Amino acid sequence: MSVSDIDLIHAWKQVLTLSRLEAGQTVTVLTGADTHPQTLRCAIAASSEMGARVNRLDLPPVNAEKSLSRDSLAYLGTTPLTGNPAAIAALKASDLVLDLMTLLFSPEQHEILQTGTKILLAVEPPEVLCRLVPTEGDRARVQAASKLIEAAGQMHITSAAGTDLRCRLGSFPAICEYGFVDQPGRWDHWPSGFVLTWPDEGESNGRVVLDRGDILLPMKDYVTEPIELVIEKGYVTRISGGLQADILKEYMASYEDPEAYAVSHIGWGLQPRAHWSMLAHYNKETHIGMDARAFEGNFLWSMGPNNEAGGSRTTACHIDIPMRHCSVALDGKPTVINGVVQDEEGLARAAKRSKQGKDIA
Ligand SMILES: O=c1ccc(O)c[nH]1
Repeated sequence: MSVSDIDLIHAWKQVLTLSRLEAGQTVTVLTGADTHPQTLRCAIAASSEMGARVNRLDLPPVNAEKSLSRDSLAYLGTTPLTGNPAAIAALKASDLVLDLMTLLFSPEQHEILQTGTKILLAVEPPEVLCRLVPTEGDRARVQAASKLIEAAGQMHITSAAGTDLRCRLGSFPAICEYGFVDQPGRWDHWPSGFVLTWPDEGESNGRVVLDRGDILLPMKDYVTEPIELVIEKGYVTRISGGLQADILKEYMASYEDPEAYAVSHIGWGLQPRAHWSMLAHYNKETHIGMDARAFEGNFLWSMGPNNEAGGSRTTACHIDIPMRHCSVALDGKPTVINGVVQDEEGLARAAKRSKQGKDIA
């Protein structure tokens, strides 16, 4: 279902205002072969109306012939910026880059951010961008959660299905994703609404049991039968289950990279306007699954790179796994219990749902 240019321009103006765009600043819209034309048209209209000097930098696609997926978050690392000093220079000279192409997890992205340039990724379909337009409330909620992570030495994740994973924390910062870039040098992703960090290298141990309804990305599949992953010293050492486990194993093996099995970011979803059920309604190739990453109360963990947090692992294989019905504790203090975020908003929503009998088990 489409949204009007007016609605998308208003959404862009909300995001750009929250991102503190000022008249006279330089905005460079980074585009590629898969950029959505309406997202591009409305990004330029909104930035121009706010008085920015708007450029567009269109880069040729790379990696497609290497990837088994058309999802722009599946095959990471090299981007059209790799070995492209002219393009990098243009982005470093910009105050704000609107990434409609996907630079995520690229070494060049860090180089550009370090100059103070802000980068906002926005590649979901226009109607998803409008439905999940960020708010200051999203920022406040995610930042509050990040403070809990910053103060903790261990994250312990459990579930009735059998997950029992302990991750030592401390080497890496908490990363807030709330959908706009309000500080120089900040990267964010619209849409989002979750908090994450990386465990200390080699310090994740235990097992994760994916249960019916947990999600595999970039496959965009709901798990239908349990998949068990054993994690030892920061790496997944065994994956067992049914057909979906075989598909996951074969896909990861195709990268021929042992680093693909490293535990990457861990955290939880805080976006009540994102929905677990969304993947059931969309063709896999029309979105990148941000509803799955952001839905309130998920436990989102991943395998693969850690360069996003300042680590040195830039493996091209990136698997994101949002899970339902998990409990997340920081130094023994629960932040999520059985998929319910233990902050004021989360508890109020859970109480309302159960009172209305909406909380169908
Ligand atoms: O916004 C994102 C998207 C993918 C990911 O793995 C982390 N954050």
